[in-house]
Amino acid sequence: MDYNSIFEEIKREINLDVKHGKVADYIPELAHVDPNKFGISLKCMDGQSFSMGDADEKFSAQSITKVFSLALAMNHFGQKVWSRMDVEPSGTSFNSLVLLEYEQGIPRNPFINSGALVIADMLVEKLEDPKGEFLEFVRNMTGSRDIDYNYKVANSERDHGFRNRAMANMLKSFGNIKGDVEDVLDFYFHQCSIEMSCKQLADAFMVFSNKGSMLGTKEKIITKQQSQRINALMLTCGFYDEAGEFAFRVGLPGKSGVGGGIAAVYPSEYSVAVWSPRLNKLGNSVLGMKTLELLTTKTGMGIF
Ligand SMILES: NC(=O)CC[C@H](N)C(=O)O
Repeated sequence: MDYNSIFEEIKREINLDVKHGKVADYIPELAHVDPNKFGISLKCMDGQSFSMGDADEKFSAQSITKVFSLALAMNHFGQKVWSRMDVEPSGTSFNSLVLLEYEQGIPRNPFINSGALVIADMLVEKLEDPKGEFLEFVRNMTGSRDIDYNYKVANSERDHGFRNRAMANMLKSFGNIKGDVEDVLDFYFHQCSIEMSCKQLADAFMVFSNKGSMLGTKEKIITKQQSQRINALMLTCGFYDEAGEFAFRVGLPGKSGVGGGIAAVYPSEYSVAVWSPRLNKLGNSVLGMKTLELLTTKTGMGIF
């Protein structure tokens, strides 16, 4: 497949001047990004990579990192993860508090903030050096050491993370956070602040396309079954209350973040990441979704 010419066609069609959507500013440090950035990178099972635009520029991965923290937790806890959260779409925004009280502190899934906070609690309790080990895990599955936390973003989120703090305290009140609330939040804010490029995200997500193993070294990061389950969760819960829309228009398991990135996989075919910082009202990248919709439409290949 000639992805380079498909990318060129997509670029012509989406009209990069489109100004729909708005850069996330509820975390003040994220508001500094140039809204016109646009990049895409796709990696195939034969190791070939195709990129366009700002594909090598790092940006705030934000909620895309929830896939990595879930993978690490599944590694350490296996099935036990599911005794503390569910695997159902939430139909509410990523930071909604409403369901959490109704459902007695059991988050709907690991890809909304409440679920990711419970995962963070598990990792903080289990790991000797949670932030260090998490960063190593992400670097390892990407095959690159050039990945770091952005401390300014983490601090900005800590200083303005009123809703996440409320959520963590509610989880604690229901007994679904075991550790210290501030330690859990500190891990979570750092996790979200990791910066990666589209190229690096496509490299990392290849693990979910390749049944849990790295392409080149064949190192097993998670089991095949865990990888299948993570893909199922990305398809049903990866875009909060827009998961249906993404499955309908794009038809791939994927995960978005408020930094404007989306990473997605076509199991056993490719992994892809796109970045455009302007978000729709539900917190997903407007052009990112459009680009992936055009990609699956133009290639005519779909998992369904
Ligand atoms: N959807 C997202 O990317 C949200 C992540 C962000 N760090 C938050 O907790 O609000």
